[in-house]
Amino acid sequence: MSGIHAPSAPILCSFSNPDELVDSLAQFIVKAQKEAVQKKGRFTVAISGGSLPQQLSGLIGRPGVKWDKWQVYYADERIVPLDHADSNHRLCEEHLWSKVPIPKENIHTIDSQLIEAASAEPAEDAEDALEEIADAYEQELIHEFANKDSARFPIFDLILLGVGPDGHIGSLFPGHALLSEDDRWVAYITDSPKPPPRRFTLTFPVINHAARVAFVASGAGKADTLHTVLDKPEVGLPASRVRPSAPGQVYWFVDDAAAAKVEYPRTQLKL
Ligand SMILES: O=C1O[C@H](COP(=O)(O)O)[C@@H](O)[C@H](O)[C@H]1O
Repeated sequence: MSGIHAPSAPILCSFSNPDELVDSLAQFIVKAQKEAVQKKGRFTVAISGGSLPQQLSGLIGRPGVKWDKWQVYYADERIVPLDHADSNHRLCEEHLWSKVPIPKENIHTIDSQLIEAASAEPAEDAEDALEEIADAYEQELIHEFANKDSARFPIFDLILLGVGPDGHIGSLFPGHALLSEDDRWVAYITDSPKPPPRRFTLTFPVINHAARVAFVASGAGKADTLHTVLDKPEVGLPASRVRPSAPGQVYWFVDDAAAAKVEYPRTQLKL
C-alpha cells in the first residue's frame, strides 16, 4: 500500500454534556454536507440504526441543511417490514425523517416486496431471497455512484455508525466470515447473533472507502467496548477495523461516560 493511502488515526471527541454532543455532531454533518454539495451538488450518506438516529436530533430545524441534496442509504438493515419495530428505517423515520423536509425518494430503502419474499421463506430457503435483496441494494449504489465517482468502491461523503457492546458495526459482527468480504458492496447474513438474524450490511471495503466515517456512542454501557476498540485495536473488533484510506477519516463522537475507560487522546474539533 503506498503511503498516500495509509489510513489516518481516529479522531476522538468526547463531550460531558449530551446536548453538546448532539449539537457538535450536527455541525460536523452540516460542514461535511456543505463541502460535498459545493464539490458535487449532492451529499451521499449511509446511516445505521440502533441508538444512532436519536443522536441526530440536532439536524432538525437546523439552518444550512439542504435536505433535497441528501441521498441516504442504510449502513445495515434488518429483513423485516419497513414499519416493523426492528427496522432501522423505521427508527430513522421516527427520530428524523418524519421531522425534516427530506424528499422521500432520497431515502433508499429495500423494496418491500423483496422483504416480504425473504421473510416468507423458511430458514433453509431464505438465502436466494436475501441474495436478491443484497444485489438489489448494490444495484442502487451502482446507480448512485458509478460513472460519477468512478471508483472500484463507492465513496460515501459520510457514513454514520453506532457500535454494539460486542464491537459490531452495521451488521458486521466479531468473528463472522463477512469481516473478510473484500469484493461485494452489500452482503447479507442469516445468522446475526443479535436478533433479528436476517440482515444486510455495507461491507468493509465500502466503509473504508468513505470520505468520513463518524461513530456515535453514549452511555457507560459502551465504556469497555470503546476502551477495547480505541486502546487495543490489535484485538480486531469490527469497530477497530474502520480505518478509511487517506484522505478518508474516522471520527468518534462520544459522551464522557462512554469514553470513561479510554486512554486514547481526545481532540477538540474546530467546526
Ligand atoms: O443491530 C444493530 O446494532 C448497532 C449498534 O446499536 P446500538 O443500539 O448499540 O447503538 C447499530 O449500529 C446497527 O445499525 C444495528 O442494526
